[in-house]
Amino acid sequence: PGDKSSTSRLFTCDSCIVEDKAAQSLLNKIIHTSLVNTTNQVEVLQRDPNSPLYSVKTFEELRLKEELLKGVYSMGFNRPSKIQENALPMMLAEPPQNLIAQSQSGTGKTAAFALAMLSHVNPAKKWTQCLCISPTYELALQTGKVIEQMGKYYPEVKLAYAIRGNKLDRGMKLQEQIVIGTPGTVLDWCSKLKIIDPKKISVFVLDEADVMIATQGHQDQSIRIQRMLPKECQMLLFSATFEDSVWKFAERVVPDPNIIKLKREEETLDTIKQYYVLCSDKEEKFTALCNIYGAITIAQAMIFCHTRKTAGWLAAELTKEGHVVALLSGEMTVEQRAAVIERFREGKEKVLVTTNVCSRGIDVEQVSVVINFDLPMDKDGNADNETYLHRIGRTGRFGKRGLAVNMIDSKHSMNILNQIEDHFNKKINKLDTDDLDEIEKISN
Ligand SMILES: Nc1ncnc2c1ncn2[C@@H]1O[C@H](COP(=O)(O)OP(=O)(O)OP(=O)(O)O)[C@@H](O)[C@H]1O
Repeated sequence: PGDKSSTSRLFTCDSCIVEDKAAQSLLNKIIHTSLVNTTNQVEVLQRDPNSPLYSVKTFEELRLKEELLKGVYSMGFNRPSKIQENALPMMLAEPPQNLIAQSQSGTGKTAAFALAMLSHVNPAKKWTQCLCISPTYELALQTGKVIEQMGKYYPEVKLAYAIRGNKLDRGMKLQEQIVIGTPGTVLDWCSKLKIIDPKKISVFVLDEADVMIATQGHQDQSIRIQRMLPKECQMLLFSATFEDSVWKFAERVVPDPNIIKLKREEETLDTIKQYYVLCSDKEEKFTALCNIYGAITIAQAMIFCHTRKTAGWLAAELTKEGHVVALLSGEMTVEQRAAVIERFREGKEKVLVTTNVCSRGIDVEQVSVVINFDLPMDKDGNADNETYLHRIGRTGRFGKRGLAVNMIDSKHSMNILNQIEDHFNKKINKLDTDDLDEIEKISN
């Protein structure tokens, strides 16, 4: 029953859409087919500050089993990612060290602990030695896939999934050395059904800790599992974000940890030209948008709308005008959304119309223009500055100059715009979209 919330769809409540954190996380996993770029430095906090700080630049230095090194290279990995440089030596050290690691999605965490689990397993022993818990069924499957790929040349090591629907009889002993699953089922297998002997676990991984604690009941189940493990069991915890609540949870689950953090790339408005356009309704906003498209060349644009209805309408209008439009909408499954984002990334569509909930947490870096067809606001109707920065901040990354246009159609939206100006202490200039010459100027 604890897995009910683990569906990858979205829930609709009145006019708002409550996004499942797990769905976002899954979406990020699916669309990150390669490492995310980062120029930030890894922060390392060692439990024992006197022991030397190892970091590796190659996989060879880790003295992995031949079978695993082959597996790593077969996945196209040439060298460890930033976080792996530090995390892998700690995870593979003798005696084993505990680790709490935080870095955004796509930086190589899953690959790191998959490798650690595979390295620690003794294939001659036919019982479960490594246990990994994930917040949802889908996330567990996704992680399992990575372990399977990496262990491709190491077929003696077997993997089992402790997820709903996978029914096993009480008292039977699991022979698979690695088990990955959701907290409820894993807890059942360890306690009620006694399929796994928790005392024989030597590596425990808790993945997506931030998503985990957002789900009712998962936190307690995770702690109950952890309490059954032997003291010398290696404990590893991973999270994409690190709020206080995650931190408190991590400290309960991982005793004496080493800590590794990799900050997100800063988002900035410094390299972005920001404008606003005055309109009276959504039809006028659409006309203004067409005028902008008529005056300047736009490689790729993202257009944000407040509701699903507006997004659908706008996508249809743009299509009528001959644009090739991609639409991200709330009723789509994670897989459908991943496919839309992938197509947009490949440049198959030049315009992406989306509501905010659908696009949160997604990095599409090649966008040159962002249009706020509706301004971002919180549930009280105030400016949502963080979302504004996240929408716009992506256009000016990696040395490119971005362009952002805000559509204003009421006193309220003007008010939000003013709040945003105040918050970032940057003036947003007015643009007259009836004046083609003026629009042309902004693209220079
Ligand atoms: N050392 C590496 N070299 C090249 N690619 C890598 C390396 N490590 C991981 N990758 C690839 O980068 C992508 C992201 O890695 P991974 O899934 O491990 O990151 P993550 O931090 O766990 O993110 P998420 O939580 O979203 O899964 C994957 O496609 C993975 O195959």
